[in-house]
Amino acid sequence: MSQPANVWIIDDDRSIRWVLERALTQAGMRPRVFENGDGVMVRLEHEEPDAIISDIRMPGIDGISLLSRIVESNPDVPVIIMTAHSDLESAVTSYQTGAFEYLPKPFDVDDAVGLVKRAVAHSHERRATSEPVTEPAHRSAEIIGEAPAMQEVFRAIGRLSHSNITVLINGESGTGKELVAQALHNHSPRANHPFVALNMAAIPKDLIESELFGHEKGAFTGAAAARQGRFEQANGGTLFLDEIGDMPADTQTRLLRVLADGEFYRVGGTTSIRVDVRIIAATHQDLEKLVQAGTFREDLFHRLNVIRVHLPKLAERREDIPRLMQHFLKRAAKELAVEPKILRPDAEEYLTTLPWPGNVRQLENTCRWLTVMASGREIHIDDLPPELLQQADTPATGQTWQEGLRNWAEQELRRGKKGILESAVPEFEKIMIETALKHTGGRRRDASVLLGWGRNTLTRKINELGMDHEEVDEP
Ligand SMILES: Nc1ncnc2c1ncn2[C@@H]1O[C@H](COP(=O)(O)OP(=O)(O)OP(=O)(O)O)[C@@H](O)[C@H]1O
Repeated sequence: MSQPANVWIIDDDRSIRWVLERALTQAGMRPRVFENGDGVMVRLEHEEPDAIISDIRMPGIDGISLLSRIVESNPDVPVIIMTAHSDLESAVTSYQTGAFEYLPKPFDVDDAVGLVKRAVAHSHERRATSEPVTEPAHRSAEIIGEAPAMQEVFRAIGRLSHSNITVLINGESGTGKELVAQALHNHSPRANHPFVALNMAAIPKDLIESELFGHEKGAFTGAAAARQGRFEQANGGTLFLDEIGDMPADTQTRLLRVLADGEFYRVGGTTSIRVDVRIIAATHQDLEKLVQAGTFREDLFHRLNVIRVHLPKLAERREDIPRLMQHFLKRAAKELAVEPKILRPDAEEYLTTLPWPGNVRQLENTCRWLTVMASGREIHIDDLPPELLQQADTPATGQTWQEGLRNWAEQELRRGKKGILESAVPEFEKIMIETALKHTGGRRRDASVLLGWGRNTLTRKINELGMDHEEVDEP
């Protein structure tokens, strides 16, 4: 019979300790709780648990310092790091310091228990291999994301931080694909080498090959001097190929060969050039579909599609909108050397409900616009750019009326309106009546049939709703 697993819980928050202790006991484990990390190191000299789950911010020794000491002294003990302050830095630092997993709070208790079970199961393997590699964390441009889908992205960046593996990033335009590619690079073993980005959609097709592979002097008209391509520039580092779905077919063939052989020729060149480059590719398109349609090489697709990271649309992570806006308002103010604007709660709530088809980039541009255009220090709903205000009234084309209505209701509620049926129902009836009357040339009797009401009901409604309508037909 195997012994119940010993799991240590370290958190200064009593309720978290209590919840976890109870859940782990129910799951057949033997938990021990600590209010802070200080006692843990002493106890570790006498006893080794099967897993540890620790908070990151607590009085005394913090979770990351504790983690790095445990990794030193007891490398076989898997440590799960929990934190209420879920940001990329703590996720990456946790992984880089050697955490088994990273658990952002608030978490689902079942998920936490599942994770602890995995850690316990894993500790045997870890005992056999022992592989603590610690590297300093690198700072990168801040990526904001508390939404669960973004936590997945951070997790991926953390997990991949020791590797040079090819990554394919999927996501609509403006969702932050380049930012994530840069973060993958900054947190990789190649961080001290160049990160070079090239957008396939942004350069003329006939120049793509020379951009990628460089050219020799006189290789084509206009090639006055020899030039290094992006592959050479990225040597030792990372090459980010954005909008890879737009890559022309013959360039795809060439790229595939370079990825297979690690060497290539400049355009017009005869000497082969060897490079060591990590590829991160991105696209807003469905590459599988392009493969089916025959416009993207299947073998290249498989070479790129090793690890996939999906960036959700902004509308799928609305909870991040307020923090993103604060971030961009601050940044825009700095760029323009003015005081940062402050969003009033109603404006913030309104902006949070909008569809944002241009994703984070559109949000960023809006914050720039507001920094320049809003008259006061505080931003009110009336200060918003007109095209954003209209979105509330005119649903985007392609929307059903139910969707339009849903958005409207959502926006009214976010604006703090109460009793919204009181204005919606009469509005609904008015539209139905007006349309039916238009259809019958103003004849009420016929309109009432179209609507499915009695003639008298229609008359009563027209009066109640205060509609301006002349009787056309005979009573
Ligand atoms: N989560 C985020 N936190 C902070 N800034 C972000 C975030 N996501 C995107 N941005 C910012 O939004 C802008 C657009 O991001 P980025 O260029 O990475 O998008 P993209 O998906 O590569 O777009 P495209 O496909 O159109 O090139 C950039 O200024 C970027 O810094």
